[in-house]
Amino acid sequence: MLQAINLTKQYVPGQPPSLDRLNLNVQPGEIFCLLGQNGAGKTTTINLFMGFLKPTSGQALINGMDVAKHPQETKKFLAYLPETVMLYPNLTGLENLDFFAQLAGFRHTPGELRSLLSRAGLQTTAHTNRVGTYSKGMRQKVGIAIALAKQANVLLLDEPTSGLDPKASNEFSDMLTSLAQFGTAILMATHDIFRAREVGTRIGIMRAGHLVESLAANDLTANELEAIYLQTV
Ligand SMILES: Nc1ncnc2c1ncn2[C@@H]1O[C@H](COP(=O)(O)OP(=O)(O)OP(=O)(O)O)[C@@H](O)[C@H]1O
Repeated sequence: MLQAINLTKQYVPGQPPSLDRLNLNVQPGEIFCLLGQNGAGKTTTINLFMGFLKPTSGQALINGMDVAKHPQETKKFLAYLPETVMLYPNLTGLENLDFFAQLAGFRHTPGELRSLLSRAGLQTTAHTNRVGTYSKGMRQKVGIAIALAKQANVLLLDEPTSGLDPKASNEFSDMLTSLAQFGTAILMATHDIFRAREVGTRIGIMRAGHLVESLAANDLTANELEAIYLQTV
């Protein structure tokens, strides 16, 4: 589904690469959480999968297709959730969802759009309120609904729970788990060790552009993961 093969990015010639020969594989139903200090290379990895950056060498593959060679086709399989989902504040949640789904080539009836928002966990009473009045957690839910509307089977997330309160963050994690259960492959960059342990099937720890650990989340307690993280970074 989502694969990196010796994926490398050197932004400045002569400087060490910001991502150095990354190899990873995320299968349908897996949630791979990338941990690492600021500057470790997490966002660079996501941007390479998004096709926002060209690799210096190696490949980012989505459903077996090289992102650098097929940037348009690979985007069709993808949904991306950044830390702050960009929506139109003057449009309602429903209107935003309709707009972004149509942009991706999908037309849904108002009933379908409502049901997508509800599946993403947005309360019915908020569907027709302007997004400018939404909390951050509610905007993230519209972002998830957009991913559902696009029927994306790969989801890339860059620190999606930063700034969410514990309840919103917990709801968000439940949503990711349920998406994975329906076969989505999920790659999430995060600083939240506890959530990564809760929601992830695998945890990768990055340091200075290298994936230095790749662990099965089930085998670890949160305390053990924190200890490994602190020893590693
Ligand atoms: N456009 C760029 N030009 C030059 N260097 C860059 C560029 N973007 C990122 N870098 C460098 O690449 C390295 C990795 O950055 P990246 O944003 O991928 O890290 P990160 O793990 O996502 O960090 P954070 O947790 O702060 O988001 C850093 O040293 C950063 O300064």
